[in-house]
Amino acid sequence: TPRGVPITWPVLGMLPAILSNLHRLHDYCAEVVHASGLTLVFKGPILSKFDFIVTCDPANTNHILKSAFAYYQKGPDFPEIFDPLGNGLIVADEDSWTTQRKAGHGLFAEAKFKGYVAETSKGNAELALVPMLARAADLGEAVDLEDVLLRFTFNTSSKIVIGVDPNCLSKQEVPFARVFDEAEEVLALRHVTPMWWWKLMRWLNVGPEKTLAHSLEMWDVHVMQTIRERREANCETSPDMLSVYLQKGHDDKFLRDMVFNFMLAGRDTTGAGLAWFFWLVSKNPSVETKILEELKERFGEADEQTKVFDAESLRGLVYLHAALCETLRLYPPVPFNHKWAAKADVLPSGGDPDHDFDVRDGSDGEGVGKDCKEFRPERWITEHGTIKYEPPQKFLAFSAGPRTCLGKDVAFTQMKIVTAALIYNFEIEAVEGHVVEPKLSMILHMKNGFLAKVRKRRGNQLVVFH
Ligand code: HEM
Repeated sequence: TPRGVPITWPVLGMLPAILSNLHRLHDYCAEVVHASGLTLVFKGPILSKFDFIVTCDPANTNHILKSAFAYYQKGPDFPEIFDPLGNGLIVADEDSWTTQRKAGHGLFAEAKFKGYVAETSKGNAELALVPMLARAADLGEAVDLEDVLLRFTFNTSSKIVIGVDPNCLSKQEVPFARVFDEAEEVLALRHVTPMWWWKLMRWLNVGPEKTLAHSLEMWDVHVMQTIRERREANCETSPDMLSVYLQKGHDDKFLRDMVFNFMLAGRDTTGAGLAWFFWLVSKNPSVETKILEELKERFGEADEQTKVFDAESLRGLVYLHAALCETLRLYPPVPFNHKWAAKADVLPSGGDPDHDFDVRDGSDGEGVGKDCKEFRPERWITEHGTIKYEPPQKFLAFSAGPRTCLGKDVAFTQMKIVTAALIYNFEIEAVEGHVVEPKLSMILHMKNGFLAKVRKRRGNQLVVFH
């Protein structure tokens, strides 16, 4: 076995390596995939049907996600593992996927919807996020910035998807909001445990499976009530997704699944990406200075009042865009992309999904080089000062091919509004001694959150918005 590649034990396969590295699974997977020449055949316990290939080789990702798209589907196990998603877009294959994708794509391309997303994101930043952080700054209190940002993206996503802002930033706890954290943890665990085991836990209604079932129930009650109210109100003109889909005559089950899928896809991904951004910037003061300079060049020196910029005025800020891409490269909010081979196939790197193959020599972060672990937004900027295009099969944060992320523009709109507003108005400093590291989840959250001190940049007056 080459150095760094997990040992295949008789009967247990590579499971012992996974279990002993469960607390650092993301880093461990990155290490073993690199040690294996970017592609690893993972052997599960005997008779467990738990064998799979892990790859980050751009030749393979291009093949799986684009050229041979038809052969690589979500597969029959996926809806079972992801049962809280029902028959929604994320779990769908073939005709069901094509129809749902077309509808989602059409709506996301509409100017009215884009305007609603931009307006909602700015409004939420201006009326809830910035005032909340300004208050924390006045009180000199440390905040868990990851939690704050996830509350922000929950509000924004909920307003975009169901037209309701649950106001999570001004409440201690919104019980149904926990469902997404719990779903992501349980779904990640289901990925790394044999199916019979987690199904038994679900059947017995014990452990994390029980917690998830309870939260799902609360969430479904909330969504079904919103659907009922919306049907009665007949909001023809409202631009949120639920109102638009209601006009198309879908039944409650379809609408419930659509809502869960889009909330899950949009809320935590964007929130987690933002949290990693602020943590990375707090560790790299020169990046913070450059973003601030770029903002001041466009908007001038700040006056006494806090400012939130709209999506349109943030267009073309190259350094900010580069810093966001660099964050998503280092800490991709969706760290794993799961595919199932519908037929035997040979991957460009060699081998087929059913049989072992010779792995190539380990190479170093292809195209990125020896400094691949550094946070360096400059790598995204060409010598002409424009954003460098990285093909999606290499920069996989939003996936690639026909199933590429539907909400990439929605995510960038929110991320730019929030990052520009917070960097322009506040200094954000990590609390000393607080350890920030990834958590085992479907979305790359922080295990202990991100404790930070927030200071107003210019001793601005606190502006209270109503
Ligand atoms: C930084 C933020 C985001 C990241 C990193 C991200 C990443 C991804 C990735 C990697 C996929 C492919 C998953 C797969 O094939 O299984 C995906 C799919 C998807 N994303 Fe995003 N996403 C983000 C934000 C959003 C937002 C804000 C929305 C919607 C409002 C959204 C909606 C979707 C949908 C609907 C899909 C499924 C597409 C399909 O299967 O055809 N995403 N996203």
